[in-house]
Amino acid sequence: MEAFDYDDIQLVPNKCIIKSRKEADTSIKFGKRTFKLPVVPANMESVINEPLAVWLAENDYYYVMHRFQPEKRADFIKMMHDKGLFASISVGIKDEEYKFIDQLANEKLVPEYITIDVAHGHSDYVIKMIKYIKEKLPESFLTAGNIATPEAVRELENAGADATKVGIGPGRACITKLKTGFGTGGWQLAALRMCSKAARKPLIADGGIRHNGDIAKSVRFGASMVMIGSLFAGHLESPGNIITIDNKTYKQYWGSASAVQKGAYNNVEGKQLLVPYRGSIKDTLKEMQEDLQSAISYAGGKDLHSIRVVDYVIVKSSIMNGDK
Ligand SMILES: NC(=O)C1=CN([C@@H]2O[C@H](COP(=O)(O)OP(=O)(O)OC[C@H]3O[C@@H](n4cnc5c(N)ncnc54)[C@H](OP(=O)(O)O)[C@@H]3O)[C@@H](O)[C@H]2O)C=CC1
Ligand SMILES: Nc1nc2c(ncn2[C@@H]2O[C@H](COP(=O)(O)O)[C@@H](O)[C@H]2O)c(=O)[nH]1
Repeated sequence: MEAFDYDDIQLVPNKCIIKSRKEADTSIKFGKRTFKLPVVPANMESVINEPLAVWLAENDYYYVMHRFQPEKRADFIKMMHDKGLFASISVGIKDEEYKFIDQLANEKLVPEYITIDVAHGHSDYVIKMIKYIKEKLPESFLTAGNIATPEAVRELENAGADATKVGIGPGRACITKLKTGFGTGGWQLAALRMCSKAARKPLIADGGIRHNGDIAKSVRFGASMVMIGSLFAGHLESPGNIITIDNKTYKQYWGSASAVQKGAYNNVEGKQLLVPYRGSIKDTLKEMQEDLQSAISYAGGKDLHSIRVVDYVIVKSSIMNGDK
């Protein structure tokens, strides 16, 4: 298996067939809905909160609310539905999560999207939760993760997952590789490629995006959606505190398995860091859309499909560290 990552690949241009990049369509159907971009802010407490979820849903962007205030999730679904917006939540796999799914089913509170969000998604306990959710809330579009292998894609899809999420350890706040020796840190794009050959349902590429061009590369290697943490954590709307050091402004970004998130030093596989302050998320999403429209034009097409079929070259063999 060839190991490569985002910085090792360049996509090869095809003849342009559009007069303006504005003609390029970046929309993606995911579940029953169509979103403006194949991009979703990570379901982390330092990346998304309720006001941002509302804004994203109102503006036709996909979002996944985090699961770190579990008692607020039912009210969150009600609030989104009261506003006529779709609800997209995260769940874990511990015993109390089964009671939560029962509560949603009993109260007929059906979120349009559910994401099973655990570190090691290729697990009997994740498969059990997939089957339980599909039995109790069959109308919810269910994503399960995170995983790293084609075998995991097949097993979670066969259990009933509607999409799977690929990426163990490539995240900016991640220290899984250093702490355990495992993961896709440094070869996330190759792992995505490997998983996409097995997938019969949509894949989300999760972690390791450092530049907007990495979104197009993820699409080329099989992603329907690209989950991004650090590039989205530095905005006005992001939950982290603003910190100023030597006249430079930053925001706090912390991993979901960091001591900061857990409030204790148990099974820590994440860290906290500062990311540059980037202004409003609206401007970043606009730039991502423009860059993806440009990528579609270089691909020689009019929509995301054209990116999926372009040639690529491996330009170097260095394996970058996702956690640098
Ligand atoms: N994408 C990635 O690379 C990673 C992401 N994360 C994020 O951190 C958050 C916390 O994740 P997680 O710790 O799974 O959530 P939970 O604390 O909800 O734990 C998941 C359950 O799986 C059990 N488990 C068994 N093996 C593992 C393992 N290797 N890692 C974690 N749990 C295991 C845990 O038991 P017990 O705790 O007793 O072992 C627990 O019951 C999530 O948001 C997750 O996405 C964390 C690490 C890597
Ligand atoms: N190993 C860990 N991975 C984590 C942790 N918290 C989040 N994550 C994963 O990172 C991505 C975001 O990656 P980025 O490169 O865009 O910053 C996120 O979606 C999770 O899958 C953690 O504590 N440890």
